Parts: sequence; C-alpha cells; structure tokens
Amino acid sequence: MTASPDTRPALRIEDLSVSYLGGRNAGQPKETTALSSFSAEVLPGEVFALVGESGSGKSTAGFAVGGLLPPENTRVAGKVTVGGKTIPAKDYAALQKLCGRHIGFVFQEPSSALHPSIKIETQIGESLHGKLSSRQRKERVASLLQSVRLTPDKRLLKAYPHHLSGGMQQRVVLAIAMANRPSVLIADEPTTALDPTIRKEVLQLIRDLATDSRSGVLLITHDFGIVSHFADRVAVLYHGEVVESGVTRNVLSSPQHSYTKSLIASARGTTEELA
Ligand SMILES: Nc1ncnc2c1ncn2[C@@H]1O[C@H](COP(=O)(O)OP(=O)(O)OP(=O)(O)O)[C@@H](O)[C@H]1O
Repeated sequence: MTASPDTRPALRIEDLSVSYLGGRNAGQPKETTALSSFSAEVLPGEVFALVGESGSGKSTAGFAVGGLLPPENTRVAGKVTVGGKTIPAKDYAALQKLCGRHIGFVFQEPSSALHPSIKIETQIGESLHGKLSSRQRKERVASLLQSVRLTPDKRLLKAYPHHLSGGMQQRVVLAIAMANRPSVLIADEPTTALDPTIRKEVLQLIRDLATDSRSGVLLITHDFGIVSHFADRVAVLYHGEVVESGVTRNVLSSPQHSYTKSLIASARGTTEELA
C-alpha cells in the first residue's frame, strides 16, 4: 500500500555515513568519520531534534541532506528521501536541487543568510518558486512575513537586513526557508547567535510553523534544554553514532546512556531559562 502524502515521512535518512578526507586542522588524521550509518525519520508537523556536543556530527548530517558538503574532501554513503524522491546521499547535485523547494535551511547566523544590499521584500519575493504576478508575489511576501509574526508594513518591506535586529533577521530567514512550503526545515542551532531573551520566541515560532505548515523540522542543537521544550522526538549523537533515541519525554524521564544523562544535566540552565 502506498502511504498517503501526510503519513509519508517529511524526511527519511537511511544509513548515512560521512567521512572527511584530510583533517580540518594540521595534525588531524587523514580521514575523519563524522557520521556512521545514521538513520532517522522526521514526520510531517513534528520537531525531531538531533542533539550532541560539538564535533558529534550534527551539522554534517544536516549538510549531507542538502548535498552541501564539500565534494572534494568528503566521502558519503546512504540514502535520503524527501518530497517523495529517494536520492543516494553521494548525489550532491540532485540533493542541492531540492534545497529551497523541498528542503529549507536555517543556520546559526541570520546575517550571513541574507544579502546585505537587497531589501527584505525583494529577498523574500525572489525565493518564491513558480510563476506569480507581481501582485500575487507581494501578497505571498506579506503573508509569509505574517506567518513569522512580523508586520508587513512599508518600513519592513523596504528595509535592508542591517536595519533589523538579529531576532527579526532570523524570522526573515525563516520566512524565506518556508516560502515554498518545504517538506522539511533543517534548523541548525537557529537561536545560538541570538539574544537569550528572544530565543524562546524564535523556537516557539519554529515549533508553530511545523504544526501549521505540516513541514517536518530537523532541529540541530547541542542543548538538551531546547530539546526538552521544543522537540517531539530526539536522537542523541555521540562521535557520529546515535546512542539513544525516542520520544523526548521518555528520553528525559529515563535516559539510558551516560552521555545522554550528562547532556541533560548540563542543560539545567537553559531548561529554566525557557520555562
Ligand atoms: N571540513 C572539514 N574537514 C575535516 N573534518 C571536518 C570538517 N568539518 C567537520 N569535520 C569533523 O567532522 C566531525 C563532525 O563535525 P560537525 O561539525 O558535523 O559536528 P557538530 O556536532 O555539528 O559540531 P559543532 O556544533 O561544533 O558544529 C568533527 O570531528 C569535525 O572535526
């Protein structure tokens, strides 16, 4: 039986392995295995967190899904299914074609995702695929801005990124990432660079966008406090391997692995901040 579109995973990753050839720094071994046989499914409308400390391979997983790893020094195996298409992870070009349409990305630094000398209205408008009249384009831009809780007034539409706060910039990046109603949004440390007072709002917005749009969210974070507040399910990554995964509240209430326990213990501050 074929699964109906809404029960089909938003993203399926099967046996994804990634090695970097030649270390990042002098003295590192010639080949670093960053990810070993990683598999995961993100369902429509859910937030699935990938959590681990620095170097555990989280960003590598997100980049691999979008075909965004440097081809000259990576070796990749496995499969990615998104938007109803299954693509070998080593076919970087085919995966890149899905970016912007079936896969949206949000990274840590909003200012580097936005063009510094293009107005907000134009940047969002240009990210919309398909044939649209200029009136339809304007309407979609306004509704996208509203969906990220920004008022689409003239002042914002005609603003350049540097006129906006970091939190507003990240909302604009989210509007662009969601512009073509992607199957999956990959959010890699989306609030790490933001002021602590607005982190909760942006995370709640990502949570609500998943629910409202039925996009799946792959939330990449080092912080179990964020996971505990905003993720439905979680996979814990340690040295490129999943050591534990499950429904967030179950993992939180009875973590099985000592590494998971240490991540939970070190997140107490954020858990309180986000409460
Ligand atoms: N361009 C690169 N060249 C060589 N090794 C790399 C490169 N990028 C990442 N690595 C290695 O791959 C492993 C996983 O790195 P990755 O950045 O995916 O981890 P991460 O969990 O996202 O960490 P962080 O939160 O610090 O970005 C690490 O050992 C890292 O040193």
